Amino acid sequence: MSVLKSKVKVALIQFASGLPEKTVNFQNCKKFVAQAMKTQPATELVVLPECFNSTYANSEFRKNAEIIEYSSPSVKFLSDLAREHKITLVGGSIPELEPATNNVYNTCLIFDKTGQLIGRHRKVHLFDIDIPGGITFKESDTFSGGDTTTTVDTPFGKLGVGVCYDLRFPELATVSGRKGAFAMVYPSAFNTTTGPLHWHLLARARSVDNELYTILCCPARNPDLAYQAYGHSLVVDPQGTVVVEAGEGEEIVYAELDPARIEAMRSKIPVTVQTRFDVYHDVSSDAK
Ligand SMILES: NC(=O)CCC(=O)C(=O)O
Repeated sequence: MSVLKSKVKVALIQFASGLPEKTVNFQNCKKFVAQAMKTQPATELVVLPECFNSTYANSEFRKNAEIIEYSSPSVKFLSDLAREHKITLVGGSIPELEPATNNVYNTCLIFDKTGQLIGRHRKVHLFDIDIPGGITFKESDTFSGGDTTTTVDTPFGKLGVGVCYDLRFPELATVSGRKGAFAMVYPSAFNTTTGPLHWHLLARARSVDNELYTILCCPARNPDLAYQAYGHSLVVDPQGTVVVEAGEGEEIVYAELDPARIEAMRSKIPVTVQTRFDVYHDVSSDAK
């Protein structure tokens, strides 16, 4: 039996998220998801962008952070959306407040088609970069990093989850791949400096490394926002081929994931069973 139990239709909602008002982001998101379900009614898996409910800026993260409970506005919104359309929903990410520590995380929530929360991934690798003349961002000014990998059981099989910058760290995907994931999904918000450099390369690399699908969903570009999102939401197949890709503006990306494509790659170039963890196990040990 394949790691992907059956063909599954997906929709990536590249909308102009990140506006200051949560309720406006909710309304726009809802409209786009309804459109996706109308255009591709058999859609079973829907993905939203990173920080879909509020503005992607250090000045905004803590203000917008929510405790993860069904009564919180974004959790309720996502749960209701999944239930209404009977979809597995990878709910982008939202700033999460952990009340016990007062820490804020960049967190992806995953819901099943009944609206039940089935997974949570706290972005592990924080986006701290400095490219003079390009982009400087320091997520760690506000966010704390998560400390677990995330592989969620869905009706289609296991789904590995990362958030945006996590894409750059192959180990996260490798762990989910070894656990039997059929895809890695990354709600993202790359930008106009690093997107052209590495977006496709990284997505294709994660697919080829692990012979699974890689799914990236980014906000549409909005010239009015300080952070210029890259757009270009895409799906890469297990061979490393970009099967579908958005432009920069608002757009829904549709794809069908096929178990046969995973099996074909894994039988022709069987790296997933040839990996020599006995030789390079120090990657995950304390060895320096
Ligand atoms: N929000 C992010 O994590 C952005 C990551 C990014 O742009 C990158 O180049 O990596």
